[in-house]
Amino acid sequence: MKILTAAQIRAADAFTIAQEPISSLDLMERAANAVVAWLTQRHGSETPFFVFCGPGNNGGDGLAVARLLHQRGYDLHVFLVGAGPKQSSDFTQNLNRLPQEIPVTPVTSASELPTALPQQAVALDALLGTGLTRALEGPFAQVVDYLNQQPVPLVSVDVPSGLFTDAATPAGSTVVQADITLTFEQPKLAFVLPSSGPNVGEWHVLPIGLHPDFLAQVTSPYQLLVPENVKKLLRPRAKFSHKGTFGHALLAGGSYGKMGAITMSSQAALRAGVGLLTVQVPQVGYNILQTAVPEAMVLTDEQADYLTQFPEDLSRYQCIGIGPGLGQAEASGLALENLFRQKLPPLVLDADALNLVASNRQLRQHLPPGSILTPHPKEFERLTGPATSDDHRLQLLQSFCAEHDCYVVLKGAHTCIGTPTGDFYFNTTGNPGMATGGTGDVLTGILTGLRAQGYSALEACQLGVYLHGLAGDLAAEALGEASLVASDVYRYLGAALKKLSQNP
Ligand SMILES: NC(=O)C1=CN([C@@H]2O[C@H](COP(=O)(O)OP(=O)(O)OC[C@H]3O[C@@H](n4cnc5c(N)ncnc54)[C@H](O)[C@@H]3O)[C@@H](O)[C@H]2O)[C@@H](O)CC1
Ligand SMILES: Nc1ncnc2c1ncn2[C@@H]1O[C@H](COP(=O)(O)OP(=O)(O)O)[C@@H](O)[C@H]1O
Ligand SMILES: [K+]
Repeated sequence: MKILTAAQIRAADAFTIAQEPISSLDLMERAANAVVAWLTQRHGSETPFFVFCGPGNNGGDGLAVARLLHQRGYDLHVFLVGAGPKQSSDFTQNLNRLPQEIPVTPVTSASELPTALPQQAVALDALLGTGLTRALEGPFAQVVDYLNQQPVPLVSVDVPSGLFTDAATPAGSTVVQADITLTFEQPKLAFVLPSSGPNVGEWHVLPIGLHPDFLAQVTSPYQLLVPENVKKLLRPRAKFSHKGTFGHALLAGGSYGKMGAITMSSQAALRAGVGLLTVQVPQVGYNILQTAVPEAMVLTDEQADYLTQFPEDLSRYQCIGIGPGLGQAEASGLALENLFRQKLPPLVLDADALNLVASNRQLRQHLPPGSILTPHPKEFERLTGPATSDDHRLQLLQSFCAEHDCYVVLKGAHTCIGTPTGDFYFNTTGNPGMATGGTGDVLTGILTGLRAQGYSALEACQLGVYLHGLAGDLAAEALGEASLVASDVYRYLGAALKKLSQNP
């Protein structure tokens, strides 16, 4: 699903109005109906709604929602902020359509607002949407501060007011802290970035029938990984297939005290469906691997406690995953240098393999093209230097992927896959239960297992990242977030694969 800029959304509006054709007022009515359908499913008519409307089309949406809720028997109170000569014509028309019985209070300062909203109420934020041009101040900022302190659910229409959707919101700005955001047609970039995402709360995309031709032809470097698209990548296993059909993966890593990481990667590669798995570990890992992962073959290093070599014949492997539990011994770095000089199958690099690359210019310069790197933000900054903002981090991601011709899986709440062609794919699965040691190692195993099966680098990243999060979601559903541990993620990988393949 494409993520569009505010300007592209305006263009989509205009295209739909001209081509469908539909009046902008009717399009607003469609948007309002979508919001009302969502709200009335969640809240019965005993819930009073307090609707806060600005002077533009976002405020117009709020007024239309108020009228439609009133028609369905809800109690309403409308507050107007900033209405006046600059109000949009659809706002004015919806204000004129508002039934007399709905109380309307113009607000010029917070002192005109009720001391507190009743606890059973819901507040609707329709102050400003994608038309925001500057940070909030004056009555807008006062009303938003007020709303953020109310003990009631706060639902934002389209975007939390005060949040810039496709540029950085200036630090320290007043922004609505929404519990729920009901956004129209397409998600906005600010929803998936770490500095602005927390303001959005739980978000839902409500289709409002913007013209499919426009949505099909508009281009955006930003996309969301959604099940409909990811599902198409899954390859069914043919009846007459055999283990050779599904590739042979090599995982390399582990060191004294860190054998769990490579063990969990191994389990995950197997659960991702790889045909054969070999694991290269220091001697200290031999018994551990053979016991914990009997399905895997094990090769041991000359060294007892850390890796200093890779297998000589690499031609039998369709993918090599390196890094989980590796440690940063100098000899491990030298082994990587040697490895990078050879003709290699596709690579997945994680954890200390990335730290070694970050601290060694030789390694960075000879990074094999087409590799997949899976840093968390700290590891990423070791590779690129510090990021000063979310926007800057995305710029760094784009230039790093282009310069090294590689795929970077930048991990986080909405993990972002960067590609050599400058595209970004944001994940939609996963949960805070996954913020626990070892879940990244599981991801490395999944990516290695998929890549070895013949999925392209981009397909493996999209499928792997999505499935990893989905497995975490299924595990959290069964066990709760706090108790979720990394091994639960690979235990639920089969259920995730099944769920994705059955997705209608
Ligand atoms: N395709 C869509 O997505 C649709 C969008 N609609 C709504 O239209 C909204 C966009 O409407 P508009 O373009 O009218 O924009 P807004 O309603 O976001 O606000 C624009 C108005 O606020 C003023 N303004 C901007 N920043 C301000 C600030 N910091 N303080 C005070 N005033 C400020 C502007 O000068 C302008 O008058 C969307 O967010 C959505 O809610 C719907 O009505 C229908 C369809
Ligand atoms: N709040 C969250 N929401 C969704 N996914 C998360 C969240 N926190 C962490 N994750 C996921 O968990 C994994 C953590 O990886 P990483 O930081 O490398 O952990 P480790 O090094 O312990 O294996 C990543 O895939 C990340 O996307
Ligand atoms: K809003």
